[in-house]
Amino acid sequence: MNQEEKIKYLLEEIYNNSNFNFDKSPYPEVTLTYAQTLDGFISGMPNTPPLLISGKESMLMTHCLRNKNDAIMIGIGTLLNDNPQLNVRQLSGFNNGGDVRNPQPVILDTKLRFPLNCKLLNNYKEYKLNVEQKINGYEKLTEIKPPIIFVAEGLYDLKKAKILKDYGIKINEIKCNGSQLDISKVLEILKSTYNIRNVMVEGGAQVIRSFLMNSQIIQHIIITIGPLYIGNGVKALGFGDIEKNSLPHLEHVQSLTLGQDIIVIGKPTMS
Ligand SMILES: NC(=O)C1=CN([C@@H]2O[C@H](COP(=O)(O)OP(=O)(O)OC[C@H]3O[C@@H](n4cnc5c(N)ncnc54)[C@H](O)[C@@H]3O)[C@@H](O)[C@H]2O)C=CC1
Ligand SMILES: Nc1nc(O)c(N)c(N[C@@H]2O[C@H](COP(=O)(O)O)[C@@H](O)[C@H]2O)n1
Repeated sequence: MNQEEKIKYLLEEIYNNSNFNFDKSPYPEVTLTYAQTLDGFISGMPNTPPLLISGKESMLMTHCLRNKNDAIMIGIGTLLNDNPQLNVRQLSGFNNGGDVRNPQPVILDTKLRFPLNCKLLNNYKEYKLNVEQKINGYEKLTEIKPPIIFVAEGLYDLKKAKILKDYGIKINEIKCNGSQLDISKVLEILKSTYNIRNVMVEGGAQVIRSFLMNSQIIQHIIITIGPLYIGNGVKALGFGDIEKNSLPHLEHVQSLTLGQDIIVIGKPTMS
């Protein structure tokens, strides 16, 4: 087996041994996953270039996870800072008709700050154009799905929403008290409206924090620890204290090394 096949096999085992019951749950199966440094940071200081923490082997694992999940969720902070693609371009079948798929991007974007020139939208437009105009080789392209965005009722620009909807982006309004959307509601809509069976949550810090503080909705936590210190930056759980009792610990823990990185896998529990 090559490295990609080995990682796919490992993930298969994790998901097959999960006792998650999709039919009984109001939510999709949730995997929280991110990469951190030895000193617990997921990136440099805000508004600095994206920080590569994962080595090539663990990045391949991230792309295998993306391939395994119907959807990938990030907060708008990550989109604005990193301008990510959230695709599976490191997998061998990508854009050559192989048996891989890109996940459905899902963005938590309270005030609809989604930039009209971001890679997620540009890649989708380019894919759609290729398919509609049957441009040479279009049959082999791995499908790109338009992002699903969650916004807060009354807090976003309706004209911008219209522009995005015209591109095929789905915008979902949720009632919201502060700046944070209710993630239970978001997950419920992903399951009931979009038939999303499983979702990986990639971050950033505020989103990781929200999920960990509601850890009963998470089935799997997969953390990559890269062998570097950076001294200062954005902590995995963001800024500000959190009451220890509101955070889970892990059970059924496994760890392994991929290249130079350590991967920690477990199921969160509050008991
Ligand atoms: N190393 C890694 O694996 C990853 C690192 N990152 C890093 O994380 C940083 C961005 O993190 P943050 O600034 O914390 O932004 P974020 O990506 O967590 O987005 C936060 C924003 O999402 C919106 N939001 C709506 N509902 C929310 C909810 N229920 N919970 C949390 N946010 C909600 C709010 O507008 C909030 O300001 C970037 O520097 C990026 O590079 C991001 C993903 C993975
Ligand atoms: N697994 C992982 N390792 C790192 O070192 C990272 N910095 C990240 N970041 C996440 O990946 C997104 C970038 O995705 P694309 O390469 O553009 O597809 C970034 O926005 C973070 O969500 N992940």
